[in-house]
Amino acid sequence: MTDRKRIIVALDYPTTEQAIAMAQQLDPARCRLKVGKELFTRGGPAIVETLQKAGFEVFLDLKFHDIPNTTAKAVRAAGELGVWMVNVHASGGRRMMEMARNELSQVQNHNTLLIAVTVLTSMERADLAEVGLDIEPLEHVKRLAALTESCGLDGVVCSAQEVSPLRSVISDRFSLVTPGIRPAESAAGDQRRIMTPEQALAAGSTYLVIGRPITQAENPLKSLESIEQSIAALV
Ligand SMILES: O=c1ccn([C@@H]2O[C@H](COP(=O)(O)O)[C@@H](O)[C@H]2O)c(=O)[nH]1
Repeated sequence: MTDRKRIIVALDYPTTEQAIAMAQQLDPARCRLKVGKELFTRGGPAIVETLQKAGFEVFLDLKFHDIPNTTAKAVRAAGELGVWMVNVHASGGRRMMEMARNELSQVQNHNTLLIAVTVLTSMERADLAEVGLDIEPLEHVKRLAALTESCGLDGVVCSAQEVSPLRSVISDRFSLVTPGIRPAESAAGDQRRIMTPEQALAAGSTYLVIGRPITQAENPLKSLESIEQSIAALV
């Protein structure tokens, strides 16, 4: 792993002004930014372009999950926006993921990474059971990650808890993007399958997605710096 920029800050803010104010305190040489559903629904493509103009690589985390044609066209739009990374839900299945990958490959000069969400880090076994999946999260994550790699995508979103066991079913070049990152002193909130930044990197996470432990901290910059220091020896 040669990419030393391992932190992706989740800009989950209700206004574009707040998101931009946060980005202005950050350094594109040290982290990437994630634009999710809340911010994109407020700010649209313009917020992505603003962040890109400021030098940031953007992970557009809209988790597309629809019929193959609709998903593929949405992924194409993200590629044309020039985002660094975009994602779909792996549970949309093979035909959806393959069509999305093919559509993205037709975008001129495209180098957008396409990854798939396995099992949301907010879910535990009981949540899966309620939606009809009588299976441990790890087993479902393994199944969806293997499917995603066989569809030619670049990686998956999973919990850092699954990273180590996953490496036995997927290749080394496959990216494992892990939200649910919580420094020891941070509240888990709605997250269920969590790990500290040090544990996640030691386990082999490719990228750490971190939102509230930074963005909701009293001093966001100090919080980011403390996370950076905690993983410095591991990157
Ligand atoms: O399984 C998933 C997929 C995506 N996310 C997103 O990551 C961030 C995490 O934010 P925190 O504030 O650090 O919990 C958020 O934008 C989610 O939409 C995820 O948490 N889990």
